[in-house]
Amino acid sequence: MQNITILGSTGSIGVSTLDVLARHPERYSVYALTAHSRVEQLAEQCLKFMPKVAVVGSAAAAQQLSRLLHAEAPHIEVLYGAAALCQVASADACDAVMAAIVGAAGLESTLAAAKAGKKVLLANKEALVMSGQLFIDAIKHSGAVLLPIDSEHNAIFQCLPHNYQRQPSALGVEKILLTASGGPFLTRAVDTLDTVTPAEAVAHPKWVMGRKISVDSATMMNKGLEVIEAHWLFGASASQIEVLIHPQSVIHSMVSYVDGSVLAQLGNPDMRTPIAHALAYPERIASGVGPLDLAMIGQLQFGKPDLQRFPCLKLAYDALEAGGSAATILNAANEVAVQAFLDEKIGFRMIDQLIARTMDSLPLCAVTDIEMLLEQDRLARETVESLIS
Ligand SMILES: NC(=O)C1=CN([C@@H]2O[C@H](COP(=O)(O)OP(=O)(O)OC[C@H]3O[C@@H](n4cnc5c(N)ncnc54)[C@H](OP(=O)(O)O)[C@@H]3O)[C@@H](O)[C@H]2O)C=CC1
Ligand SMILES: CC(=O)[C@@H](O)[C@H](O)COP(=O)(O)O
Ligand SMILES: [Mn+2]
Repeated sequence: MQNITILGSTGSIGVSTLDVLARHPERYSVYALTAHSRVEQLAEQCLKFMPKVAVVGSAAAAQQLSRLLHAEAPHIEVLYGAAALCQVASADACDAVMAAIVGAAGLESTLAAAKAGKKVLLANKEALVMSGQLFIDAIKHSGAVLLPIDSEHNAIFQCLPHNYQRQPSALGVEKILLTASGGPFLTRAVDTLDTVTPAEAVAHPKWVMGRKISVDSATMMNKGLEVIEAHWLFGASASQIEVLIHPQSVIHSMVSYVDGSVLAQLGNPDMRTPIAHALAYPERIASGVGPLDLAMIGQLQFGKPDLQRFPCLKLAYDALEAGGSAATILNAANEVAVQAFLDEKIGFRMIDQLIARTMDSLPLCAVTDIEMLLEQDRLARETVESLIS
């Protein structure tokens, strides 16, 4: 029996994870569930999965949750705040942590799981993008197992040799082909992009996801973050990671080998597949996702990304090449800009412009510890805020 903590259980990944866990009660029990402010949803999850601990964002939310659990589940310990997230991510009683908080808010607890040597199921790509080598070092030092949940990275993981050790050329790996749907604006006239609404931007053609990652897909910053994520997960350089537009989102990514072979992982676009894969790895368990009907799909298309249409993708490649604090700044600037767009304070095209201006205005530095990292994150957020107001 594996005891699982789900950081961000009320989100899109959290809900899909619980769906998979519910199919295998003999294998998994839930140690802790966490949410930020969706207390009623968390209470429902608690009553169904009976975790030992539940964590929310504030004292008021904790009081509300305790009230909701009082009659049927008074034994569930209710905690709140950042320290409590770290506590449930690193507790001795927990074997595996699904890191599914969105954005930099998930860094500390995901890192706590890494430092505590847990099996870390990484959905929260921003945590890895912003902390890079520090995160990889934490995994190495503790002996934690890091398994990618992001559909592309899970696909790449499945296509790499089983004894792969973050060195592409050592085992004949030539290139990673990272597929991208192109999002909702793949073919929309570029000169109309500044008038798109948040509702249009979050309407992803293939995946049902949280609002932040959906906007990232629309700007293709999601793919940019995934290029950086692939760099850290698989030790590949920028030139070894090629983004390929594939609007059907059936091939979740590919690995190209020196002998000309290209291995791909395919499946219906449903996150329960990579979640089930990582949960059970190296075994296989049912995920609830139906079989792929390729005859019905008929055609798979591919193309090169247009960097004029999607400048965020280029900004991310530039940040990866620049190294140091660049990816931390890129990620923080993007988070603030995306939230401003969702709050209707800025237009869609301002997202890439704000990130570019922030990257231009902050000097890069080496990031050698978490305090420096958080300072770079803070500076970038402050800079974007000042550019918006
Ligand atoms: N959705 C998907 O299909 C995929 C997602 N990912 C990545 O997984 C992560 C989660 O994405 P997704 O599930 O879509 O996001 P959602 O917005 O759907 O869910 C986010 C979760 O994080 C919690 N949360 C939000 N802010 C905070 C905070 N400040 N402190 C603590 N918890 C917080 C939310 O709680 P509450 O509900 O209370 O607000 C919620 O449980 C992201 O990093 C995303 O890039 C990667 C690949 C695919
Ligand atoms: C499901 C998943 O992993 C998302 O990151 C997805 O890849 C978004 O699709 P695009 O960014 O390719 O539009
Ligand atoms: Mn992805």
